[in-house]
Amino acid sequence: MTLDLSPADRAKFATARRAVDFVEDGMRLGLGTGSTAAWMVRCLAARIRDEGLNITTVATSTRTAEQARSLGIKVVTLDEAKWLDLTIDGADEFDADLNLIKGGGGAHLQEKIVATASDRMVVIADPSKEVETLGAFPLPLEVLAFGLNASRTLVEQALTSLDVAGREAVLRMNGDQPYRTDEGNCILDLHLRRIGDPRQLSMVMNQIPGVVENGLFIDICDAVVIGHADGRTETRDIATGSIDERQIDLDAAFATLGN
Ligand SMILES: O=C(CO)[C@H](O)[C@H](O)COP(=O)(O)O
Repeated sequence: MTLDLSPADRAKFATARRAVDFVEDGMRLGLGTGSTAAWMVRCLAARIRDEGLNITTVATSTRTAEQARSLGIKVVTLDEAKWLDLTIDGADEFDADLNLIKGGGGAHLQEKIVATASDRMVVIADPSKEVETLGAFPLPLEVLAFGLNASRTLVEQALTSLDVAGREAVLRMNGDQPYRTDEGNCILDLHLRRIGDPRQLSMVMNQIPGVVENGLFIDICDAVVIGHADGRTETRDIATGSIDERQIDLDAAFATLGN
């Protein structure tokens, strides 16, 4: 029963359930990372099982790969899949142009590679992720451990000449050790508060030696599905400007999960 879920989880489930409607038989699909993406993987597994769909997936993290495989979903590498029809992933923030901040879960490097190797990227989010201006959520930078402090100094120097409201770069920790990504790199979380020019910031950050990838997704996302705790969903498509509203029967949908 979805009644046992928190309002936040009901909203995540609603957006996830609506987003898997865009999956078609035979697709090669990118699977995002995070709590909303985890709901999407459960919904996808239910559709594959109930409708006998032939779906090949590429995961954006070991976490997601393990979850998908445990639910019987076929997972291959991106090189094996070659190219993807669709990627469905969460986000930490999105703006009116569907530019995103991602990487709260530390997976934005693989997420960006997978999303840009897809014909289409659909973001799944609850209304709290929508912002007028990106930057309240700290922007993650994946950075090589080698020369980390030098890279951090260069990042903070570069930020002084950019249109941002803060420039603190905080090393993400896992207990008393630096957090390590799937690639063994570290993450600097940039507390910028407001990002005036996300495109410029993204380009400047990726020029700094040691920075592997930043969490800004500019012109990558094609549509966002916003889910609400009462089962309402709204899908906005950036290319067509269309808005599609659907009501999900959360209890009925939850009963199909069976996992
Ligand atoms: O970018 C991500 C992981 O790197 C996630 O998609 C993002 O952090 C949103 O996660 P959640 O759905 O748990 O709020």
